[in-house]
Amino acid sequence: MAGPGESSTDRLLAKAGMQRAPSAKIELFQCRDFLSAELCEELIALIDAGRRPSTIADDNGDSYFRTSETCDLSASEPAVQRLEAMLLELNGIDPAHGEPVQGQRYAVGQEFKAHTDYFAPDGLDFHKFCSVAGQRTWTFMIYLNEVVAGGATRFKTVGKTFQPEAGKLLCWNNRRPDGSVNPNTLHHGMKVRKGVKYVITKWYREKEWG
Ligand SMILES: O=C(O)CCC(=O)C(=O)O
Ligand SMILES: [Fe+2]
Repeated sequence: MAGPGESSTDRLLAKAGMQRAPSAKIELFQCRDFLSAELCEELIALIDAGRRPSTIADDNGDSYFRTSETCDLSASEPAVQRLEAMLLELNGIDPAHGEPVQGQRYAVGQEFKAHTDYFAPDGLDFHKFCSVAGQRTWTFMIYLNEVVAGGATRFKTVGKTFQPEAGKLLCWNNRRPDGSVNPNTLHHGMKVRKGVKYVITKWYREKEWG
């Protein structure tokens, strides 16, 4: 039985087309064609209209660490509501535990270097980001387009690299079964070499969001 803010392997594998990466070190899944081409296009248009420079927690002084742009997507947009409904049906996580949906856009040369989505429990920013809603639990990420070259997402500790494909979903548990954070979730949004890359990111928390 999944705890608050969590999905489960059994539930995710009940979805047609869902595949688990063959590693005991991480609960990591992919599902092709999760979103229709039409919904991907609508979300790309919203990201283009609202993008701003991305930020990071626990800034390490590397101004090239995350060079993409981010867009906070409004929950009142019909396309965002359709996406949220699909995520709820898929993962069963109480929407109150979800952060607002974000879009990310990477132009040629932009990347998000190797990082984890959980907040470092001993990091300077832990209290700032986790005091209300708690730690991040699961990540759901969806590629909205095919990139001409580059832009893969690499999980180097578990030896898995995913190529962007319009509508393809990745999801993973940022924690281990005992609730501790899982460093094997380290992942790198690699540099786009040609074209532009758009993704959706949806993070969930242990407790209710704000
Ligand atoms: O763009 C990617 O491939 C990864 C994005 C990511 O890891 C993030 O936004 O946290
Ligand atoms: Fe990430």
